[in-house]
Amino acid sequence: MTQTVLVLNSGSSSLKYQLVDPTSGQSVAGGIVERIGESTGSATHQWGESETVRDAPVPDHGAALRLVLDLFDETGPSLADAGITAVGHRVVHGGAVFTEPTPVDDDVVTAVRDLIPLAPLHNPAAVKGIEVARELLSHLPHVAVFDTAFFAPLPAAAATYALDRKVTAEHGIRRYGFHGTSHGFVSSAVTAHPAVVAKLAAEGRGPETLRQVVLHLGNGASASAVLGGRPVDTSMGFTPLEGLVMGTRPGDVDPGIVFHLVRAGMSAPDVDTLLNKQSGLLGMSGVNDMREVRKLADSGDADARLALEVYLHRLRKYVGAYAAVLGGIDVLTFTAGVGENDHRVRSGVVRDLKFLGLSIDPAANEARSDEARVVSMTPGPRDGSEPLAALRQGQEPPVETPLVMVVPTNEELAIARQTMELVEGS
Ligand SMILES: Nc1ncnc2c1ncn2[C@@H]1O[C@H](COP(=O)(O)OP(=O)(O)O)[C@@H](O)[C@H]1O
Ligand SMILES: CC(=O)OP(=O)(O)O
Ligand SMILES: [Mg+2]
Repeated sequence: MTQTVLVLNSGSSSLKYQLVDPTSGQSVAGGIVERIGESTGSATHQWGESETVRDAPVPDHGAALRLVLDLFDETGPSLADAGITAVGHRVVHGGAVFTEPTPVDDDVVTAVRDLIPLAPLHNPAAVKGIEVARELLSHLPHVAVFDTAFFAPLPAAAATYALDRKVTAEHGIRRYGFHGTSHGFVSSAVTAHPAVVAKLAAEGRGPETLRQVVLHLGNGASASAVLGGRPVDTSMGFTPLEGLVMGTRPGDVDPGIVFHLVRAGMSAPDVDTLLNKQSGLLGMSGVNDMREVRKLADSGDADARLALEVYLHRLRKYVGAYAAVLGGIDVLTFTAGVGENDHRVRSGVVRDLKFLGLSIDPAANEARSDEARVVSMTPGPRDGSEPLAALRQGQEPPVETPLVMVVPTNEELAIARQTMELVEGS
C-alpha cells in the first residue's frame, strides 16, 4: 500500500493541508481553511477531480482541523485507508533549540509555545494545530519541521546582530531566518535542474560553487543567498519581520521609529500589531494581496503605485546585496505566490539589474507554467530574441551569464519527505 504523510501548515489565519506520498511526490488530496477567527470562514477540499467548498465561520485552528477531518470523512479519501504513516507539522520558529525535524512530544509543544513571542503571527497557530492533531490522530507519530532549520548553519558574520554581546547571549538574539523549508527545497531543485547542471558543466565547475539568490515572495517574503547548497545569508532575522516588504509587514525599518512611536504615546502591543498586521502592502495601499495592489495600481491609484515601487526597490537592493555577499550570482530564482505568478514583479526586479548580467526573456517570463523553468535570455544569439550580448557592445555573451528561474515551491512535499525520513529512520 502507498505510504502517505498528512502535512499541516498552520498560518496566522489559515490552515493548509496535504496528504502526500513522499516517494512519488504526488499529493493525494489537500486544501485550505481560510479566514480562521473571522466572521466568514471557508474551507476548500480537493481530491482528484472533485472540489468541495464549505463556507462557515471557523473560530480557531482546532476547529479548522476538525473541519478538515470531517471533509476527509464525508468526501474522501478515507484517512483510515490512506496509509498515513505520520503527521508532519510546519512550525515557523524553532529558536536555537530545534535545528532538525523533531518528533513531537509534550516538551516539544511547550518549547514551541515558549517561542510564541518571537513569531506571534505563526507559532500560536502551530501549537493549536499540533495539540488538536495529537488528540484526534493520537495513533500516529507527529513530527515538527521548522522554518528556521535550514538557516541554522548561517555563518556567524551573517547571523550576528551588532548588539551588546551580553544582551544577545542572554536573550538568544541572532538571525534565525524563516521560510527555510522553501529556500531549501527550491535551492535543491535549482541545483538539480538540467539548465543549471548544463551551465556548471559548460563552465567546468562543481555544484559546490553554485551561487544562488532565492526570492520567496508569498504573504510573508524573504530572500536567501545560498552557496553550494548552504545558506550564507537571509533577509528575515530574529523574527519574520525583517527584510523584504510583505503583505502586512514592512520588512526593514529603522528601530528608532518604534521608540518614536512609543514616546508619542502608542503602546508596545499596538506597535507590534502595526508592524505585524497593518504595514507592508496593506499599510501603504490598503490591500495586502498583490493581485489587489496590481488592480489598484493599474487603475491609477497613487498609493498602490508607490507601494509597488517600494516593494521592487527593496527586492533589487537585496539581490544586489547578495551578489556582493556571494561574489556574483549564477541563478536568481523566484518562488511562492507572487514570485511564481506575477511576471511583472519578476521583470521589475531584473530590469534594473542588467549590470549583474541578469536578463528576462519576455515570452518565457510571461508564459504560464507550473514547471521549474528558465525565464532569462539564453546565452548566445537566438532567433527572435535580443541576446544579452547586445548589452555588451555586440560581444558574444560569456557562458557564465546568470540564469533567472521560476521554481514552484512545495513546502508540503519537503515536510512530508523530512517527516517520513525521521519516522522510518527511528
Ligand atoms: N496571479 C497572481 N499574481 C500576483 N500575485 C499573486 C497571484 N497569485 C497569488 N499571488 C499572491 O501570492 C500571495 C500568497 O502567496 P503564498 O505563497 O500562497 O503565501 P502564503 O503561503 O504566505 O499564504 C497572495 O497574497 C497574492 O498576493
Ligand atoms: C515565516 C512567514 O512569514 O511565513 P508566511 O509567509 O507563511 O507568513
Ligand atoms: Mg507560504
